[in-house]
Formats: sequence, structure tokens, C-alpha cells
Amino acid sequence: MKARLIAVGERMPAWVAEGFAEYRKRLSHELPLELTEIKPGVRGKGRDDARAIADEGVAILAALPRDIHVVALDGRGKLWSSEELAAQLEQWRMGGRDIAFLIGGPDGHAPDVLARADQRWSLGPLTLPHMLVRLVLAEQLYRATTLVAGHPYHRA
Ligand SMILES: C[S@@+](CC[C@H](N)C(=O)[O-])C[C@H]1O[C@@H](n2cnc3c(N)ncnc32)[C@H](O)[C@@H]1O
Repeated sequence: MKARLIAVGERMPAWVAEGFAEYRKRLSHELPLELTEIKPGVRGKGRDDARAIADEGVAILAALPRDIHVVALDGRGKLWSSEELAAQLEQWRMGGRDIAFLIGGPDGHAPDVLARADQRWSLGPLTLPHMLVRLVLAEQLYRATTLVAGHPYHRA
């Protein structure tokens, strides 16, 4: 199974890019993770935020391969402990499809994107900046692979 991260936002700051690259490297055997960045919709004077959210949604949906399991990162989604995420990972693997994780823009996901999602995953009640969400997602996926493999990285 391969994973794809489709995220609104371009050009991560170096400290995020380095952290993300580190976990992506650690994941490369167990869960190869490919990143697709989506240009944020245009916001500001005279621009309608709803239009920007809709444009981001169209671009996210266009980047999705047809037969892929979709998990939208969303503050109103399901909360999973790291152990529950590891169990999810095993279920996703048994499902036999590749998996896509979606991170929205400054105003969250378009309704069409949430409608396409098979699951919604909340990292907790805090609203996190999208760049940090990439990093936490990559680390938690790595942690989940180590839990499944019985590797001592996870010591809860
Ligand atoms: C700055 S947040 C958007 C906040 C927006 N007000 C909302 O209601 O979704 C940008 C993206 O980061 C992700 N995100 C932020 N905090 C999150 C959390 N606690 N759990 C899951 N995803 C989160 C979501 O994909 C969100 O669309």
C-alpha cells in the first residue's frame, strides 16, 4: 500500500520540510508517502473566501486517483489514539487500496471534499497550522508502522 498526502499550501519553511523529509524517509519501506501540494485559493480584497475554498476543493479532488481510500484531516473528525491509528493502518492495508490523506487550507475543506472522504481524522481539538499538520501526520504514521511491526519506537 502506498500513501499520498494532498495538502493545500506550498513551500514549507525549512524546519518543517526537514522534519517531514525525515519521517518520509523513515516511512519509505513500510508506507511510501508521496506529497502533492495544492496552490491556496486567492483570498483578500474583493475576493470571496467561499470561492477560494471551492477552488482548493476542486484542485484536491482533481489530484485524487480514482480508486483510493480517502482520509480528510479535519478538526471535527474522529479522534484516534496512536494504537487506534495502528489498528486503522492494518485495516487500510487489508482493504488493499492505496490511501490519501487530505489537509485543507486556511478555511478548512470544501463540502465536496468532505463528501468524498471515506473517513475524517481529527488530531485533537486544537486548530493546527496546516504545515504542522503535515509533520504530525508523518510522525504519527511512522509511529503506527512501528507499533504494527512491534518496533520499540513507541513507548506509551
Ligand atoms: C488552519 S486549518 C483550517 C481551520 C479551519 N477553520 C477549519 O475549520 O478546518 C488547515 C487544515 O489543517 C488541518 N487541521 C488543522 N487542525 C487540525 C486538527 N486538530 N485535526 C485535524 N486536522 C487539522 C485540516 O485539514 C484543516 O483543513
